[in-house]
Amino acid sequence: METNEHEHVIEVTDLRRVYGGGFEAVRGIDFSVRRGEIFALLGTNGAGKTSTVELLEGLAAPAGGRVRVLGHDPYTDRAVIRPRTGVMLQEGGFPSELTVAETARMWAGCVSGARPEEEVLTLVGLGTRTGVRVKQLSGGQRRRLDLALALLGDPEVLFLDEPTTGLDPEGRRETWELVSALRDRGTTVLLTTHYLEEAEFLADRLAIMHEGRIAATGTPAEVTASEPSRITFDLPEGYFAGDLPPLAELGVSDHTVDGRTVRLHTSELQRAATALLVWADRAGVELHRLDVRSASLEEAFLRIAKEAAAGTVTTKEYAA
Ligand SMILES: Nc1ncnc2c1ncn2[C@@H]1O[C@H](COP(=O)(O)OP(=O)(O)OP(=O)(O)O)[C@@H](O)[C@H]1O
Repeated sequence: METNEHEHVIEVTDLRRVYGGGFEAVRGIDFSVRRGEIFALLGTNGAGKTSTVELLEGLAAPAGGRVRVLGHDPYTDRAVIRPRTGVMLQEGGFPSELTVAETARMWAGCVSGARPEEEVLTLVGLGTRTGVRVKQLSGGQRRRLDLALALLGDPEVLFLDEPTTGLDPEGRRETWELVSALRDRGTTVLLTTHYLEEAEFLADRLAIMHEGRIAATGTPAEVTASEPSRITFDLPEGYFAGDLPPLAELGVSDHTVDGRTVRLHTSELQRAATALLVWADRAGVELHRLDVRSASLEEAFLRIAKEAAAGTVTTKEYAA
């Protein structure tokens, strides 16, 4: 296996997909994924994530533009690409009467140079469930079986389409740990997800899609950097927002007051928080339920989706 970590394992240039009837689901997108990276495609419903991933998997030919996976066209060179990639689909759809072990064995028969089934089933935490019929598995265990099958060929590139949909928080967290461990072993992962905390936890870089276009791309930190941070607290009885030091001097760009609760927005979190705490200390004021936090990916996503829906978004790209 080549080990150049700067190598672009996936390259997408001006990619377009048009469905029968002329609907343009992917409208000229560009991104690249380096070896050993986890790249997340996020987006509103119908943004074009699955349509894009299917092009990367070689399941359809693009209407325009170019896609390369491991240096090959995944549609025309599918025979070359297929053994080097793993695909976890949104719905596995296995015969439900087969056991976990039988399903893995059947699947392994279709994969050249498959790893031992027990090894991948243990890796995904199904090592003790091999004799159980698929229909008796929980939703989370089925998703893990989907993942195990995608890993049978020991792929260099793994495509995960909404890998944790339907999982409870614990199952989701376990899948995150597993995908992180795969990345640590050098696997390149492209995933789509609706869970922003999933992208925040896993993704080295991400792209936010809306109506077939990429509205923002970069590392999670870069995409959230333009969002203001937040300080929230309750003032004690007898104190009012007007008693606070002048907010502009604290580096606060915007604020709201709801009863006793004050919410400050700032792009200078450390300065604003320090000034606020110094004021509170000197004035002997206890700030109840104090919460100081940087912007989350969710806030960035919601703003980008809102701007995109209003037609005011321009693609934001951050340095690779
Ligand atoms: N086979 C098809 N024929 C026509 N239009 C389609 C087809 N498949 C998807 N679309 C449309 O293309 C657009 C993008 O769909 P896609 O499934 O790629 O979005 P998505 O971002 O994966 O959405 P979701 O998050 O809801 O899964 C949607 O408007 C969808 O209705």
